[in-house]
This record gives sequence, C-alpha cells and structure tokens, in this order.
Amino acid sequence: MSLQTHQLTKSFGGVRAVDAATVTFQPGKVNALIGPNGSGKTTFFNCVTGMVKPDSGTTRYRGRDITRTPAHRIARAGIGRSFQLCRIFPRLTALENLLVAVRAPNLLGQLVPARQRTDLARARSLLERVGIEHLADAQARDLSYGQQKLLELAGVLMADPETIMLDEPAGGVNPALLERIGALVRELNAEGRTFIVVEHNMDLVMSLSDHVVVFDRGRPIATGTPDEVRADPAVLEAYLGV
Ligand SMILES: Nc1ncnc2c1ncn2[C@@H]1O[C@H](COP(=O)(O)OP(=O)(O)OP(=O)(O)O)[C@@H](O)[C@H]1O
Repeated sequence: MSLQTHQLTKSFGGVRAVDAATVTFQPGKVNALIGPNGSGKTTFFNCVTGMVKPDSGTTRYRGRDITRTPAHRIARAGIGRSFQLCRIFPRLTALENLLVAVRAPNLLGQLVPARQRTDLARARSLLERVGIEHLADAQARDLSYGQQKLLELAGVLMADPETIMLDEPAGGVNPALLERIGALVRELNAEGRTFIVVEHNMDLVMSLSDHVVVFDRGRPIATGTPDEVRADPAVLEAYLGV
C-alpha cells in the first residue's frame, strides 16, 4: 500500500504553494521529491504529515484517508519525518533527545519502568546505528550540523516508522557525513522502509532514488526513474527556465 495524494491544494494568501497535486509514491522504494526553490515541496510534506491543513484534496496512506488526521496520529500510523532545519532540543543531550522523541502519549506510559528501559536500550542502539554513540551524553547544541541531522534521523527511527520523509537531509552536511546518511537510507530501505526525500543535491538524488517526482509551482510535472526525469525537457525547463 502506498502513500498517495489526490488534488492536494494549499494556498497562503494569493500563493498556491501546493496546487492540485496528485502524486503516488512507490512503497518499499526510495522516492525523491525535487523541484526548484519555492515549488511547494515542504508545504506538500507539511500537508501530508498533518502539520498544515490543506484547503482541499486528499491524502491516503495504506488505503486510509488521513487528510484530516492530526499529526501525532499520522506519526503513529507509521509515517516519520525530519525537518529542513533540524528539530532537536539543543540543551538536552543526544540520548535525552531520543527519549523525548518517543515521549509516551500519557503520563501512565511514562511511569512504567519497563517501557523506560526499552526506550533507553532502543535509544542507545539507534545512536550506535547512526554512528554517534560516543556523543550520547553531549548536549545536542555541541554536535556538528551533520551530527545533528543524524541525531534527528535516530529520533525519527525511535517510533519505528514504516515510511520516512526526509526534508533536505544533505543540506549543509559535509561530504563524509553525507555519505553516511546516504548509506543509512540504503540500509533502512533494504530493511523494508519506504523513503520520500526532498533534496537539492542532485548527485545524492540520482544515486539514491528509485523513483523521482519533480515539482514545479506546486504540482508534479514529471515522474520516473532518475534517468527518465533527467532526460525530460519539462524538467530542464523548470530548472533552467529555458
Ligand atoms: N507559512 C507560509 N506563509 C506564506 N507563504 C508560504 C508559507 N510557507 C510557504 N509559503 C510559500 O509557498 C511557496 C512554496 O514554499 P515551499 O517552502 O513549500 O517550497 P519548497 O519547494 O519547499 O522550497 P525550497 O526548496 O526553497 O525549500 C513559496 O512561494 C513560499 O514562499
């Protein structure tokens, strides 16, 4: 079952940020969402994940209409996401950030020691998985920007999402960490997780993704394999204005 939108629309004043966007993402694959600055990618992400209410249109996930579902319930349904500008708590340690990321929805859940122990073990193993276990007790603000992105990814993984939406994972990240983020996406995808990645780094998009959706002015103008969209004249026109 896939994530799909139908005629999704969101305006801010006179600007149609997302304009009747009908998109189907491929389950089990790495999907990329690309497009020029201001083409509506982040707003589209925000609509899909319940952070912004669309004006009209629908989003369906695994056959269910989630258009009006609150963000925390969409997250619980299995869609995790990261943000263009990392969302972490700078004064908490890396480990504490992960524990906060899975804060139990009610107080009772937070007080159950077994649950706390499981979360702690999971948080430690995820820090190890993303390669920053040595920074577990460092304040998040002391991590490099790339390390903060890895921490945010670990936070997303705490909820064990089946679908992971990443907003510009490569933005501002040095080449070594970029490679690690790419490798992690591949590994996590091989384990069966679906990815939807907004990214401006074309080398990363082309090497990582199976399926590419190109946005221009709030709607898809091309979809296909990296090679297919690269050869599409509409894509060249959108990017270069030729
Ligand atoms: N909260 C907001 N209020 C007003 N206008 C907004 C808001 N959010 C986005 N927009 C406008 O909507 C359009 C799409 O913006 P959006 O950030 O979704 O594009 P994007 O493709 O993610 O851009 P980028 O690649 O630069 O991150 C832009 O014209 C932007 O200025």
